[in-house]
Amino acid sequence: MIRSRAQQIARGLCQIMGRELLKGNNKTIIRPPTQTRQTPQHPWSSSSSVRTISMLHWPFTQPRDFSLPNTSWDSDMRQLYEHYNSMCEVDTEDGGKKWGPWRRLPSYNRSLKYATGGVYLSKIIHSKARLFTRSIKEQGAAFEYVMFVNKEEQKCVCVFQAGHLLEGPPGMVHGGAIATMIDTVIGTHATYLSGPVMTANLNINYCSPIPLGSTVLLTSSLDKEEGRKTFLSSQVTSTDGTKLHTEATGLFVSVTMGHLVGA
Ligand SMILES: CCCCCCCC/C=C\CCCCCCCC(=O)SCCNC(=O)CCNC(=O)[C@H](O)C(C)(C)COP(=O)(O)OP(=O)(O)OC[C@H]1O[C@@H](n2cnc3c(N)ncnc32)[C@H](O)[C@@H]1OP(=O)(O)O
Repeated sequence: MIRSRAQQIARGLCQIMGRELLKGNNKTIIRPPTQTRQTPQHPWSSSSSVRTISMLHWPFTQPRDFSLPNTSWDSDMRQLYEHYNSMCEVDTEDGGKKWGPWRRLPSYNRSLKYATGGVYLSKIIHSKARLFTRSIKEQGAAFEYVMFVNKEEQKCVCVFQAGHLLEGPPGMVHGGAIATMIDTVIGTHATYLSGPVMTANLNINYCSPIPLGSTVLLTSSLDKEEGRKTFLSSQVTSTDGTKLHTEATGLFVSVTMGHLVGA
């Protein structure tokens, strides 16, 4: 079966976001994963109905999932990771396991390339292209983060540790780096909710500086959906939630895969 580039990319995107592609009436429909399962299967596990990325036709390397703990993570980052990760899978009365309310979203430095097998995108996107937030190899130097999504509450959280390369004012995080993380978190959340989107508008209020090297919590929540438009808002707070660093709102507009890849 011959698929268009846009279809191949759509398939990859859905694998990344843990969704299934259904076909009907010549349209590609994106369906969220089934919520309840007898035994927990991670949406990206090889035993789930969605093939794992590592099972795709990428013969040379396993893509690194950047959202897993590494030695650069401080205790705040680890504790919050454990807190949300423990709510991804919960015990049942009969001693088994089932899905909890949260899902951890894996994160790769070149998601679409891996998801499509590394063949097709290399012709349309420069071979050295990397996801901005995952482009620095040194662990802990720049953007260390992990995202969790809660489908029921239409919420997303991100635990973010800002490394030394993200300095703006002395000892504080650069406002552009904060904007990048907000765009990434609410953009990923909007993609999870609405399929392929692009940022149309982002409004940010910087309320108090973020100390360089510290860990903060980003939250994203859905405000409303109007046709192609998804409105979300975000807050950046200290890990205990007592200090507000940044607040933002964003508008994301649904686009076709063709728009996204310039086809
Ligand atoms: C995002 C991809 C996700 C991939 C996920 C992979 C898996 C996860 C892996 C890794 C996650 C990383 C996640 C990163 C996320 C980062 C996202 C970005 O930074 S995106 C780059 C910056 N954004 C641009 O470059 C857009 C440039 N602008 C455009 O392309 C167009 O203007 C676009 C698509 C936004 C809209 O253009 P039209 O022609 O399709 O649609 P029209 O008719 O103009 O607008 C539709 C509706 O939206 C309103 N609208 C458009 N722009 C607006 C604005 N700025 N303010 C208010 N309303 C606006 C309009 O008034 C209209 O509303 P009415 O339907 O009439 O009610």
